[in-house]
Amino acid sequence: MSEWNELDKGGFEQFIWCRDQESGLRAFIAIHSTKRGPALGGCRLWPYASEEDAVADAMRLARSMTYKAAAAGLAYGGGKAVVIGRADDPRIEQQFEALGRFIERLNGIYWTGVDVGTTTAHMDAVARFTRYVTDMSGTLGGTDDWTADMTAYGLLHGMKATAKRLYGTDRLRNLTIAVQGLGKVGWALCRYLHREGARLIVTDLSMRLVEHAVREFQALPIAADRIYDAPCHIFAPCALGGILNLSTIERLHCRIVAGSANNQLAAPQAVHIEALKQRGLVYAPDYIVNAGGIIATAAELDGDGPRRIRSRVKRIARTLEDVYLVAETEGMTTAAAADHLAEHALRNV
Ligand SMILES: NC(=O)c1ccc[n+]([C@@H]2O[C@H](COP(=O)([O-])OP(=O)(O)OC[C@H]3O[C@@H](n4cnc5c(N)ncnc54)[C@H](O)[C@@H]3O)[C@@H](O)[C@H]2O)c1
Repeated sequence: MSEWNELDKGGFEQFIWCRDQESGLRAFIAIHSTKRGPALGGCRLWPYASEEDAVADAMRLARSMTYKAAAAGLAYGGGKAVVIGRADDPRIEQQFEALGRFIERLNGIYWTGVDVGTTTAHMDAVARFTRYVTDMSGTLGGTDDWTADMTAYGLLHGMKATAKRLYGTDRLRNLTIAVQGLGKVGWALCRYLHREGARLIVTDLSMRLVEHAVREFQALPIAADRIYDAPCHIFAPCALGGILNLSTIERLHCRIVAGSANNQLAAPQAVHIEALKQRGLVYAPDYIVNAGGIIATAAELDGDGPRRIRSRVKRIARTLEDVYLVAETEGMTTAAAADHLAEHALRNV
């Protein structure tokens, strides 16, 4: 089975198939690395078309959590849980309770939390059977949009560091920033950018969100399929992954790409990284600039409060400066430089 080759080649430590007949739970937990500490990574709830799709997603996500945590200097590794199912399943609560029992058996080498499709209520169910869970009711991570807000805050500081490198100042006032996606992160980012005096161009599949952003931030709306053509200083992909391909890269009219979406580069990544470089665009690697959420989660687990968490998230700017420096001195792309820093952190625990 090709997935087993991937597990072997990708250096995974454990891969667990969680099946509970009573509740109907079908889930996988991928633990990519615990070298720097317990594996952190939320739980995705998705109606995967097949178990193979769920396995592939769990692997891809767990591996990128390892890199994200390592590059951010966290004493945590990377893992991910994926549940095959739907939020409206009448047995969903029991399924998450069963997942909690599986996680408890891992004895703290994997901590779960909220991800796409899951909510604080799901984590409350998990927490009935294990303490290795974040984002439950009563925690910061379980507070409305806190994690997304921290992701946006980190992205803001990543943008500032990149602007400083390119324009000599980290002020974003009067820069034009095109934001793709006005969900939890995109919205919080617009709020921060508006306060900074940046000019916004926005798009989303929801017209309601676009109209709201026009009113709230005096943003310029643009159709979802035209965002790549928008003349701007920074393009911020905050919707889906895989949106940077040869045709979209060709259309970009920006100097910087910095957004929250995971895995922004379509496969094969190396081709698209090279295309960005050829076009003279500065690419802020996604897992460096969107690490605010995991930094906030790790900081909360370490016992930090909101002020200290914000200052830890802000350090994304320094990590990004390191990435740019390595890229320049070693003649690498910024994506390769990010991998280099993460792999160095993984080797030198
Ligand atoms: N929430 C976090 O803390 C966090 C952390 C790291 C990375 N991310 C990544 O950032 C991205 C956004 O996360 P989120 O939590 O804001 O998600 P979300 O689901 O709240 O918002 C996504 C938004 O994108 C819009 N959208 C989807 N396809 C679009 C398209 N083609 N054009 C324009 N808009 C489109 C949706 O309508 C939605 O409003 C995701 O890729 C996510 O994986 C999120």
